[in-house]
Amino acid sequence: MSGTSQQPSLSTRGLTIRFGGHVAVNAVTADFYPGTLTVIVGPNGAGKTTYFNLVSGQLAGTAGSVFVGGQDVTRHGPAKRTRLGIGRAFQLTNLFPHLSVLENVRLAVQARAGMGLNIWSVWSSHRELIARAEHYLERVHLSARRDAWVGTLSHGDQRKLEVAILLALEPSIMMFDEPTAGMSVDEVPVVLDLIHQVKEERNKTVLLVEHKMDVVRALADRIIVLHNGTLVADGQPAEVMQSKIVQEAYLGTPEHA
Ligand SMILES: Nc1ncnc2c1ncn2[C@@H]1O[C@H](COP(=O)(O)OP(=O)(O)OP(=O)(O)O)[C@@H](O)[C@H]1O
Repeated sequence: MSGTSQQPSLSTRGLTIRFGGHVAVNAVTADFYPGTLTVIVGPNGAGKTTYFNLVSGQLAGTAGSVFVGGQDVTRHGPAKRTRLGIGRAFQLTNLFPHLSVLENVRLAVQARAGMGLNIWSVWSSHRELIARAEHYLERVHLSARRDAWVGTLSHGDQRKLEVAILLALEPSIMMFDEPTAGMSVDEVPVVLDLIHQVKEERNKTVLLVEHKMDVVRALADRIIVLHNGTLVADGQPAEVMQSKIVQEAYLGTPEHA
């Protein structure tokens, strides 16, 4: 884990949500730091995606708080949290199906340019926006599909496009929810390599929900385990994977090993 003397870029305090009588996320307190990739694991229904929804603002909690860079964002919606640096991939609904692949990324580049890079947005020409969009498409190996309508892309290519859009928005906090789910075997390494590159840059706070243990082992600087909505383990991968509670709750089962 990155040095704890740093200020966390993201924190949750007692974050809780109830759906009727069911507590899906139960008083989760955690700090996340730049340069650290944290994988959130747990059995199906443990609350991982719901926790992501609470952090990104898609859901409002029943109790608790979310802080970005020390600022309380609990009452902010997703758009404002995005402006403060939270970026989340794999909300496929964010894609524009009737625009080309390149246009989708270009819009993200343009949105980023309007988010504080004022000088850049004044002098940048359409051509420069396109050049940046092309750069992100190259990073996800989608250049060959640049002129295709998004609606015609395979599921795997749509997910790669989501990563390109996330990169183009340049968030300081990047959230990936099972980024390779539904991808064909040959598509998986492209996305994993990219997440690895982002991690190697050591300046982003990365949160990843992942079921595949080989991916967890390859990428995690830190692992958080949720079980029935509760944080039951949090620490360095070797330590967390060895812990009894994790072995019993999740990692030790042949299905996930
Ligand atoms: N909008 C909702 N209304 C009611 N219950 C919900 C809602 N969203 C999630 N839940 C419940 O909250 C619990 C946590 O769900 P969540 O999807 O966060 O789990 P998860 O850990 O992401 O699971 P998986 O690994 O299967 O994706 C589940 O019991 C789920 O049924």
